[in-house]
Amino acid sequence: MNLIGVNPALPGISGSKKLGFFSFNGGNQPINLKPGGVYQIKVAMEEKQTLKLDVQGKVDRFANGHAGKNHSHLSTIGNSTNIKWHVCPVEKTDRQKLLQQRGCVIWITGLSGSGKSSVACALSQMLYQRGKLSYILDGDNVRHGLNRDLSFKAEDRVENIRRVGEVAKLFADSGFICIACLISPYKSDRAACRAMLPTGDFIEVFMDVPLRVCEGRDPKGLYKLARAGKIKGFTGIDDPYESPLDAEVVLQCNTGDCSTPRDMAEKVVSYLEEKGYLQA
Ligand SMILES: Nc1ncnc2c1ncn2[C@@H]1O[C@H](COP(=O)(O)OS(=O)(=O)O)[C@@H](OP(=O)(O)O)[C@H]1O
Ligand SMILES: Nc1ncnc2c1ncn2[C@@H]1O[C@H](COP(=O)(O)OP(=O)(O)O)[C@@H](O)[C@H]1O
Repeated sequence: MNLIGVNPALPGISGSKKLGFFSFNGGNQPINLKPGGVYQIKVAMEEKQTLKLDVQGKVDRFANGHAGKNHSHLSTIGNSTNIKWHVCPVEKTDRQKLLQQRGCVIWITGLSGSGKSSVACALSQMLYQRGKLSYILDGDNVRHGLNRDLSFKAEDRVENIRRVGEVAKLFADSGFICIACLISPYKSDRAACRAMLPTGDFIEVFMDVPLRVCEGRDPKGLYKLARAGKIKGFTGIDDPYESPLDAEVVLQCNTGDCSTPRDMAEKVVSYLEEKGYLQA
């Protein structure tokens, strides 16, 4: 059983924003946890090193978004106090049956100009042709609305990814195949989005395209402006990009002569097919 615990008010824990969120997997061991109960939970967090914690906290909700039948307790999530998860009888599995597909998140990461949007569009088209519903959350587009208050400084990029991760999670829960394409330069943010979803439902696609190729394309002239010092903090120039080491799909292009976005999207479709996401 996969569980997600979210309790920023964990007693005795402070000093790291990462500790506000944890997830764990019971593997094949049955865990008889009741929603609303108070448990002693051992959490092992693996980032660069393994951090072992003994946490006394409440189980707030299950990873599938259900608080279970006994949902009389009130929770504190972030700054929201006295809130309670409301459960409806129509569940993700029902919606998936209706759509004949499984909800998931395809997370496309890579430098500006690496082809994220092109692959996202090609993928969405190919899925549409097969009668599968998808929706694209493109970083550039989301910054026109939901995230218009965010800049490109580090903490705003973190918030950008967190919000899109949360929205993508909702789309996946609705049964959609959500395609998120953002630079998402930090590994820890992508890992946090992965942890929001049930195991397997976050599919990371790495546009493994070197800076020189992206800069050679420069369709918006942004690299030129960044090189000229007219844009500060541009990813790949004077701002970091942390490549994934464990992406589910790697789409490589080392030269100017790449395979087409459609061919690249085909690899993602094959992955979805193989893992059973294109059927209920
Ligand atoms: N400083 C800086 N660094 C990187 N990119 C910049 C910057 N300023 C503007 N842009 C444009 O914003 C697009 C990236 O937005 P994202 O939301 O995907 O970025 S991030 O994930 O928050 O890093 C990106 O679009 P793509 O080229 O589609 O990646 C750029 O057009
Ligand atoms: N596989 C590809 N081969 C050649 N050019 C590509 C490929 N994918 C995208 N491009 C071109 O590269 C530029 C950037 O593509 P885009 O999808 O907007 O990237 P991103 O969303 O990562 O910024 C565009 O001009 C696009 O036509």
